[in-house]
Amino acid sequence: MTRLEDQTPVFEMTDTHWRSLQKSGAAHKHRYGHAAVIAGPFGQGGAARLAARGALRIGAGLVSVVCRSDAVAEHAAQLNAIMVKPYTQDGEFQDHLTGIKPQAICIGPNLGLSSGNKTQVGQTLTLGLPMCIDADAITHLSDRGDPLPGISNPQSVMTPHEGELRRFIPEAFNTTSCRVTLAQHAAKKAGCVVLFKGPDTVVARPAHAPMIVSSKRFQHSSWLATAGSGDVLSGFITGLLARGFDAFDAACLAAELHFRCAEAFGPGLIAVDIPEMLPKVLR
Ligand SMILES: NC(=O)C1=CN([C@@H]2O[C@H](COP(=O)(O)OP(=O)(O)OC[C@H]3O[C@@H](n4cnc5c(N)ncnc54)[C@H](O)[C@@H]3O)[C@@H](O)[C@H]2O)[C@@H](O)CC1
Ligand SMILES: Nc1ncnc2c1ncn2[C@@H]1O[C@H](COP(=O)(O)OP(=O)(O)O)[C@@H](O)[C@H]1O
Repeated sequence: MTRLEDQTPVFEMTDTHWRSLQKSGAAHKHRYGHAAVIAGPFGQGGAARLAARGALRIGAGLVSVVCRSDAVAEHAAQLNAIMVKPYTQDGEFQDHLTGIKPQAICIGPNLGLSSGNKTQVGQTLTLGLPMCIDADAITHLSDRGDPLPGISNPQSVMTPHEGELRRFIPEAFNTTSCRVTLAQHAAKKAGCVVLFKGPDTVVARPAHAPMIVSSKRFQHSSWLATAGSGDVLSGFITGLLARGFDAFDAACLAAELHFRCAEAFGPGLIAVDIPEMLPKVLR
C-alpha cells in the first residue's frame, strides 16, 4: 500500500523563494516588521535569545525580547542588536506586549510551565497577531478543547516535536503512526499551520494539502539534533511572519533554510551556529 508520506509533495526552493528573502534597496527597517519573542523567567532566557537571533538574521527589521524586569540584566548582557523590553508585573504583560506593536510574536521557548505562564499564553493568543507557538506554549494549549479555542490568527505556526505533539493530540497517536496524518490532525485542531519537526518535517494546514521539507538530501543536517536548534527554527518562522510572509510559506522556507544552515556549518554544529550560517546560505 502507498503511504501518505510517499505521496506528499516535497518542498523545493525556487528562484521566487530566494528573491522573496532579499531586501529591497528602497526599504527601511520598519518595512520588515517587528518580531517579539517572549522570554521565560530569570536564568532561563537562552531559548528566547536563540529565537530572537534567528528572527533577526532572517531579516525582521526589529526584534525584541520581552521579559520580566528581573531578567533584564541577563538579556542585556548578551544582546546588542536585539532590544530588551521589560515589564514589571504580570498584570502589565498584555498591555506591554500590545504597546510594543509587534507584527509577529514567538511564544514558548523555555517560557515555563507555571499557571502565570499559562495566562501569558492565553493573553498573547487573544492579540490576534501571527505567532509562532512552540515548546511550553504547546504544552499549555494541550489541555484545551478540540477544536482549540484561542488561536485567533490562522496566519500562525505551531511547531511541535514528537513529544509535544503527543501531548497536543494524544488520541491520534492511538490510531495512526503516519506523521503526515498526525500533522494534519494537529492543524485541524489548532486552526493554523502546524510544522511537525523531524528529519522529514511535515508542514500541514487546515483544509489544504500538506508538504514535506526533507533533510534527506543533506549530509550534515542530523547535527540539528542538539539543544536549542528548534528554538532557532521558531525564530526563523517568527522573523518571516514579521516580514509579512504567509504562514505556510514561512514554515516551509524556515525549515528548508534551517537544514541548509546545518549543512553549511557541518559537523560540530550547536544551536548558536545556526543563525550565523544564514548569511552564507542566503548569499
Ligand atoms: N537553550 C535553552 O534554553 C533551551 C531550552 N529548551 C527548552 O526546554 C524546555 C523543555 O523542552 P524539551 O523539548 O526538552 O522537553 P519536553 O518535556 O517538552 O519534551 C521532551 C519529551 O518529549 C519526548 N520526545 C519524543 N519525541 C521527541 C523529539 N522528537 N524531540 C524531543 N523530545 C521528544 C522526550 O523523550 C521527552 O520525554 C522547553 O521550554 C524548551 O524550549 C530546549 O529548547 C533546549 C534549549
Ligand atoms: N536527525 C535529525 N535530522 C534532521 N533534523 C533534525 C534531526 N534531529 C532534530 N532535527 C531538527 O532539529 C530541530 C530540533 O527541535 P527541538 O526538538 O524542538 O529542539 P530544542 O527543543 O532543543 O530546540 C527540529 O527542527 C528538527 O527537525
